[in-house]
Amino acid sequence: MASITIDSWDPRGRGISRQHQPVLFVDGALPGETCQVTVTASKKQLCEGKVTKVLEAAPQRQQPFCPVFSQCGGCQLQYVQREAAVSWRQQALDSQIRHQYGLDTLPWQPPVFSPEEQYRRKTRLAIDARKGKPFSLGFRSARSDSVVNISQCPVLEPELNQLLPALHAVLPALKGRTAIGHVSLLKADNGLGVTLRFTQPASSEDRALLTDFAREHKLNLRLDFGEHSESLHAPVSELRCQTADGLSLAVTTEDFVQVNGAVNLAMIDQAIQWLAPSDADKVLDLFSGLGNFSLPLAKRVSEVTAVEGVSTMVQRGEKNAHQQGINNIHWRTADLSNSQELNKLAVKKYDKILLDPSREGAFAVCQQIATSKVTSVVYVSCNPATFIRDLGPLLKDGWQISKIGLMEMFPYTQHIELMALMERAGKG
Ligand SMILES: C[S@@+](CC[C@H](N)C(=O)[O-])C[C@H]1O[C@@H](n2cnc3c(N)ncnc32)[C@H](O)[C@@H]1O
Repeated sequence: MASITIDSWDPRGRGISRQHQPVLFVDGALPGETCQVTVTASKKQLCEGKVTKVLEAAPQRQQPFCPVFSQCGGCQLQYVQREAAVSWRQQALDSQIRHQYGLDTLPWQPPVFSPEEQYRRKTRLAIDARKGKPFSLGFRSARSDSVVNISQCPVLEPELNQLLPALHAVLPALKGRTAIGHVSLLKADNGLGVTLRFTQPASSEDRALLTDFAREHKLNLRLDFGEHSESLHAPVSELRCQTADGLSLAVTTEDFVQVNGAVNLAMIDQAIQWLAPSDADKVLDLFSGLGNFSLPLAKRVSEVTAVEGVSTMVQRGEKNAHQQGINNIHWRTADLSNSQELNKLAVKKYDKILLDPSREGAFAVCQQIATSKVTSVVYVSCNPATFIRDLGPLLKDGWQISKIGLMEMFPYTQHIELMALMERAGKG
C-alpha cells in the first residue's frame, strides 16, 4: 500500500490513520510516522493493518532491548519510549471517554510509572516438550501458539531470571516432561515459589529429581494435578508479598497477585489518598483478592467489608488478617456479577467503595452504586474498555470523575491500568 500517515494511537498502542477511509488501525506504527502498511482486515467501519516499512520514524521510536523481542509475544511495545506510550494512551482514553459521555475535560493526574526492567514478580511459562521436537520453555510467540525458548527475560525480577537456566536443565530430564502443562513462578518477599502443572501423575523418579532441584534452589515447589495439588518442598511455611504499611499477604503461585511490586505499593498509596478514608467510615472493598487494599484500609477506618469470588482466597485472607492483628474486616465470598448476591451486600450502607475488578469489569456493581448513598468510589481498572462502559450508570445518575490517572503496571505491553475517583457531582 502507498505510504500512510499516522495521526494518533488507540489505548492498545495501535497507530490510527484517519487519512484512510474507513479509519485504519495499524500495529507497529507511532503517531507522526509515515509508514508502508499491509491491510490485514477490511471491515465496513474500519480496517486493520500492520507496518511493513517505517518511511519516516517518530523520535519516540527506540531499539527494543530484549534479544527475543521480534519473536516473543510478551512485551509488544518495546519499540516505543515508555513516557510517550503512556502519554499517547492517555490522549486516546481522554478522547474516547469525553466523546462517549459528552464531557469537556477530564481531571488527569500524573501517571504512576514502573521501573523499566526487572519489575515482574510473577509469571507463567509455557512448555513444548513434544516427542521429536526440541524442548522449549518460555512465552508464547507473538504470531502463533508456538513457545519461544527463553533463558533470560529482562522484565522478570532477577531471582526469577536466574532460575530460568536451572529450569531449562531440570525439566527436559523428567520422564514425565510431556505431561507438564505450564510452570508458574512467583518471587515473594521471603522466597521463591514454583508450581508445575501436570496433566498426569508424576513418577517417583521425577519427584526425587524435582525435590533435589527445589532443595538446591531453595524453592517452595508444588505439583498441581488439576483436581489436587501437593507441596514437594517448602523451605518457608508461607510465601508472603508486601502490601502497604508493612503489612503482608500470604500468597501462592496460583493466587491473583499484583505482578509489579513497586507499582502495587504506589497504587495502594494513591488509592488511599484519593478515597481519603476517615476513622468513622465503613468501606467496601470489592474484588478484594487476598486483601491487598482491605488490610491497609482497615487500619484507617471503622470497618471494611472485603468481597471476593474465590472462597479459598477469602478464607486465607481472613486468617492472614487475624495473624497481623487486623480484626475489623468482614470477609465475604460472592459473585459480584450476580445481582441477587449484590443485593445481599446492601451496597448503600457503606460510605466509600474501592473497586478492583478483573478484565470483565463491574457493570452490575456500578448500577447498584449509582443510586446508593455512597459518597466516593475509587475504581482500579485493568481494562479501559470495561471501565468506560461501567462509567455509564454512574455518570447518568449524577456522578462525576473527580480524578483519573494511568498506571504502568506492565511496561512495554498492550495492557494499561487506570484509577479513577468517582464522586457525586458538586462534591469535588
Ligand atoms: C484484579 S484482581 C484484584 C485483587 C485485589 N484487589 C488485589 O489488588 O490483589 C480481581 C479479583 O476479582 C476476583 N473476581 C473476578 N471476578 C469476580 C466476580 N465475578 N465476583 C467476585 N470476585 C471476582 C478475582 O478472583 C480477583 O481476585
